[in-house]
Amino acid sequence: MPLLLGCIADDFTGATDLASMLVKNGMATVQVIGVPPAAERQEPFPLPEADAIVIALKSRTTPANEAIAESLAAAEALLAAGATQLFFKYCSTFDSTDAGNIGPVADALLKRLGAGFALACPAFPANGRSIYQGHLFAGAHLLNESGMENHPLTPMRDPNLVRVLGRQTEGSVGLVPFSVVEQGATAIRQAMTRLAEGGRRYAIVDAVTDAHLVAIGEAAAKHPLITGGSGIAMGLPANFRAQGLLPPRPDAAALPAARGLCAVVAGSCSRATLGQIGFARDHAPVLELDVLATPDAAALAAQALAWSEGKLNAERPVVIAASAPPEKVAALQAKLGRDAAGALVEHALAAVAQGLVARGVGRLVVAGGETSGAVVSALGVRMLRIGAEIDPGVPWTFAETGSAEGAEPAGIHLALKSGNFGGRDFFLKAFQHV
Ligand SMILES: Nc1ncnc2c1ncn2[C@@H]1O[C@H](COP(=O)(O)OP(=O)(O)O)[C@@H](O)[C@H]1O
Ligand SMILES: O=C(O)[C@@H](O)C(=O)COP(=O)(O)O
Repeated sequence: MPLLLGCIADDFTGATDLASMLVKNGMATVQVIGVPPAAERQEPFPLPEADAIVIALKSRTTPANEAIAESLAAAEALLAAGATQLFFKYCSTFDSTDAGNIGPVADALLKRLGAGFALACPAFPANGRSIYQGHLFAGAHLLNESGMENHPLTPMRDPNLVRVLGRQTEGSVGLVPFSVVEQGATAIRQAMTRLAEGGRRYAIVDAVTDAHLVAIGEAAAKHPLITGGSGIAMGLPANFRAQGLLPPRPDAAALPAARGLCAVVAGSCSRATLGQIGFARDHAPVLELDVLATPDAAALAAQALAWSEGKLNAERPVVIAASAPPEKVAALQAKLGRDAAGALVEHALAAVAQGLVARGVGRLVVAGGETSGAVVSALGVRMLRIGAEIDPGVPWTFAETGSAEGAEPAGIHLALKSGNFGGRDFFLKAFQHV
């Protein structure tokens, strides 16, 4: 199975979101955690066989130079494995700051590929993200009025993506507007060519419906680099199919049977996650950690694990959350600083997840991208197989931890939930799907 699409995702939930989109659209896809160490990148190549590989980085909020270095290393691994097109996946809410990392990473990837132009399209209509006249909406709200203006790490206070990306790149940014996108793939392709010839390095491409995303995907069939959310990936498998490179993959989303106790660990402070925690309170044991009262990762983890004793079971999850509304997040950040506050909570939740797995948890939902990065790294997971979707953008995945010969592979089922994704009942519903 030759590798077709090589993907680099700037966080772990974003990576499973993209992998899920590709699996749903017929590509055998594997998520790899972090860049495979250089020494391992010798023959035989350790990347798994797949139509698409998504390398999950935790590079959304790291210093731009680190994000660039990791993304380039991931690109090298994917190109060496034969990828014919690269995809840089960032958040459907364009999570970034003026320092990066979307612009700087995209600039570096374009340079590596010797290319001068890429589209940028985070639209994801199934989750309410649409772009009109370059302005990003989350549901009915402009990005800067959607709750994303209060994000603990990447507050988004400007909805105009032409401006936002423009502040992050040395190149210039144009727009392929709705009126062109409505006309379909040929018009979009021509508009992008005109922008590239006119010296634009990027085009924000408007998209409101899945049909728009499919047309944009078709228009970008020959682009060496695609950048965007998972939505824009929905049109890409058809390009490979049209070239006779992608046979039917009926078992693309098959996972081993799930075992073990159930738990949710939440570090996302998004409106959606806070709503899901509120809903879960009426249906399952929920522990909300008071981080301000105990700003100590080890002590918080010990509290949470002691609380879980006697509550863990195989039918219904326990929910352990550090998530808090904006005023509480602001109070912790005022005390510790933004990055230290985030890191403290991430360490605490990673230790909680390790403790839960040691106590027999085999099905774990993690809410939050940075939080998922911390948890998955602490669990020592290297690779995820992608299963069926629970809600748009959130599949169950399976992390193999080994197996006796001839036996079912041993491992843990993980659902890495983007902070903003999932219905209010997600923390309960997830366990009815595995
Ligand atoms: N009570 C809290 N106070 C301050 N920061 C918090 C709190 N709870 C969680 N965080 C931090 O907020 C960040 C949330 O980011 P993330 O996990 O990516 O969620 P999302 O998917 O919503 O973006 C993490 O760094 C997490 O550690
Ligand atoms: O595109 C999206 O919205 C998600 O795939 C994503 O990137 C999630 O990031 P978090 O909201 O930080 O979980």
